[in-house]
This record gives sequence, structure tokens and C-alpha cells, in this order.
Amino acid sequence: MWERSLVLSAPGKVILHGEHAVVHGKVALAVALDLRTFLRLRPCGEGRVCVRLPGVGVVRSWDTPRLQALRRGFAGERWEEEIAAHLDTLKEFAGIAAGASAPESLATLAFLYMCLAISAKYGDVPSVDILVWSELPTGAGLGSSAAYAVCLAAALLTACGAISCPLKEGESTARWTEEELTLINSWAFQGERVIHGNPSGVDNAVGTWGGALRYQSGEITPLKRVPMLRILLTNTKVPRSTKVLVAGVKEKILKFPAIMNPVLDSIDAISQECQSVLEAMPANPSPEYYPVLEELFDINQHHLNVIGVGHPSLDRLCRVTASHGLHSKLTGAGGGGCGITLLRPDTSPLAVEAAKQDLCACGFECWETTIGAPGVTLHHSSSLNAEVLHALSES
Ligand SMILES: Nc1ncnc2c1ncn2[C@@H]1O[C@H](COP(=O)(O)OP(=O)(O)O)[C@@H](O)[C@H]1O
Ligand SMILES: C[C@@](O)(CCOP(=O)(O)O)CC(=O)O
Ligand SMILES: [Mg+2]
Repeated sequence: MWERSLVLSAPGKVILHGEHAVVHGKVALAVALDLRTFLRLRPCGEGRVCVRLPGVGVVRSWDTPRLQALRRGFAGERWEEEIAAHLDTLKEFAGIAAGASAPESLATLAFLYMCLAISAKYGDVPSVDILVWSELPTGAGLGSSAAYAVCLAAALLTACGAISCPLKEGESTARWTEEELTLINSWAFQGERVIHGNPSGVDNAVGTWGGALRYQSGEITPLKRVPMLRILLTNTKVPRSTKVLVAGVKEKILKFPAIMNPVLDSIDAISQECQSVLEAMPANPSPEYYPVLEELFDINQHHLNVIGVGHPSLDRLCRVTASHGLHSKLTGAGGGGCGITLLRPDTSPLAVEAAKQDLCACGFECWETTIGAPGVTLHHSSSLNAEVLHALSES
């Protein structure tokens, strides 16, 4: 019987460069965002697993004996290889239509898949009640799917005893060991596979480790030195699905390999150039470093349009910020969602305010953000702000 209550969280992310190209083995640079997804786990009446996902309107619960029977129906331990077949069975079990791709369907499937696959490997997940609440907009390019998957992986692995619960009496926050983080990351990747189809793994890596990192084909390298970057984040509020956009890029590459592959190579070179510039910058950089970073944003934004993940709302975002002398690009999967605008250390508060006003007049939402937040973290309730406490105390 699970007796403790615990709260944990994982950050969203911003991809500076390399979105989509990273799915095809190129380099991406990504940083953790100061917006997080929170998960509360607490004991539940004997024999049930309950899950509440207010962000996507899901309230479900299942008898643990039914979940165990379902798990036993899946032969062997080849969960990773058999994901497509298992998902069909899980859809039937949860009453989700075959082709469903609505947020609530994907979130429920990711939960069931991770819960059963983790139980199959490490022992039953006990009777628990799980509530997930997020500060991140869903489906906007800020890695809400990965933050969700990282939180689920950490909570389920802790509940079934595969990893420790490192929060000690008197501590306000705690993190897991490197080895445990590696396990959390690998299971979060499986959750991302359910939601994205073919994820690169960069988002779950940032959600797990936090900070700023370079990611290529599963290799995660923390950036040596990252200056204080000021970034304006703008949400166009145009909905889109990462799964659909990633599939569209693949189709384009297959259709026009000789045209698209050089574009991906160029995006790779942009990420590498940006990494060199960032690592050469002092902690509080002077404005002279910025023209190169700005130009890299502009070039990459054009490339992302070429590979088919732009959107008129994102073009508008870039035009509006350009009229204030600022440079922007989409971030994440594109097709709507969010864009990032680089602010120089000497960009005046008045100029930022004027740009924000024009962006809001387009119906967009924007805010200045700090980057490099910590990765997946366990919390004592004393470390949570009033809004999070309120959201987690609901129902
Ligand atoms: N707070 C949340 N609770 C439950 N599911 C979530 C939550 N946030 C994201 N998701 C899942 O992630 C999906 C969005 O992922 P995606 O299209 O990759 O966009 P992004 O990761 O950029 O936000 C949603 O459809 C939903 O299934
Ligand atoms: C487009 C991609 O590079 C990032 C997707 O990020 P998001 O789901 O839009 O936050 C896909 C991936 O790396 O798995
Ligand atoms: Mg995502």
C-alpha cells in the first residue's frame, strides 16, 4: 500500500535552434523554461488507480486487478518494440477510437502505456491518485507533452520502488541521482513516443535535467557556459499538433531529399554556430555579441518555413517584432504555437513594452522569461507558491 503523498514537477523548454532537424539526427540547443508541470501523487482507496488531468479534461480511474489482467495479456517484455500493437489494445480498453489524436486521448494513452509498461518491468504500481496540473500552455511548442511524460515517469517509477524518494524531512526540494534521472528520462521518452509518434528525445532530456543543453541522437551535453539571455516568448494561440507537424516534415524529406537534406544540414550548422557564440559570451554579455545571434534566428526561421512548419501567425509575429528592431523565430514544432524573440541587454524596457503591446493587439499573449530552470524536482509543499498549492488541492 502506498502511504505517502508527494508532489513533483518538471519544466517546459524552449528550443533555441534545431527543432525538427533534431528528429533527423541533427544538433539542437534547448533550455529549460521557468514554467512547470506539477504532479501530486497520493494514496487512493484500495485497488484503484485514479488519474485527473484538468488541463485536458480527463478524470479516469481503473481497478488495479483489471490493469494487472490487461498487462498480463501483453506477451513478453518487448514493450518498446511492440508499442503500436499495445496502443491498439489500450485504446480499446480505454474506449478511445482507433484514429483519435485529441489531447485527452493521447494523455490517457500515455498514462496507461507508462503505468502498465513500468509495472511490467518493476512491479505493480500501487493504488494511487494522480493529479497533473501545468503552468504551460498545451500544444504550443513549449514541451508540455515532455513535462507531462517526465512527471509521470518520475511518479510511477517512485511509486513502484524502481527509484528512491530522495526528499528528506526538513528539505524543501530534492532531486534524484544521475542514474535515477537517466531511468526517468528513458521512460519519459516512451511517453513522448505515445504522444509524438517519433520524438527526438530533446524535450524529455531538458525536462529531466533542466538547464541548457545540446542534444544530438540521444547524446546530451550540458552547455559549458550560458550567458543570461533575455527572451520574449509569444504564444500565437494557434493550435497545432507536434505529431502531425513531425510527420509532415518526414514526408517532405522523402519527397524532396536532395532539396530538404541540405536545409537540415544548414540548421545543424546554425545550432553549432550558436553554441560556439554562446560559449564564447561572458555571463553578462555586451551588445556586440548579439548581431550574430539575431542573424541566426532570422536564417533559421526562413529554413523552418522551407521545411513546411511555418504559419501566417508566426510570420506576423516576426514582422511585428522586426518593426521594433527585434529578431524572432518559431520554437518547438511550429505551425502556430510559440515564437521566441531575442532581447539585447540594452533593449530598453520601453521598446519591449511597445513590441508587447503590438503583439497583444494581434491577439497573441507574450511575456519575458528567464531560462535554465532546474529539471525534474520533488517538492515539499513549503516550496510551492499559492497558485500551485491551490491547483493541487482541488478535488
Ligand atoms: N498538463 C497536461 N496534462 C495532460 N496531458 C498533457 C498536459 N500537457 C500536455 N499534455 C499532452 O501533450 C499533448 C501536447 O503535446 P504536443 O503536441 O507535443 O505539444 P507541446 O509539447 O508543444 O505542448 C497534449 O495533446 C496532451 O496529450
Ligand atoms: C519538433 C520537435 O523538434 C520539437 C517539438 O516540441 P513541441 O512538442 O512542439 O514542444 C520534435 C522533437 O524533437 O521530438
Ligand atoms: Mg511536445
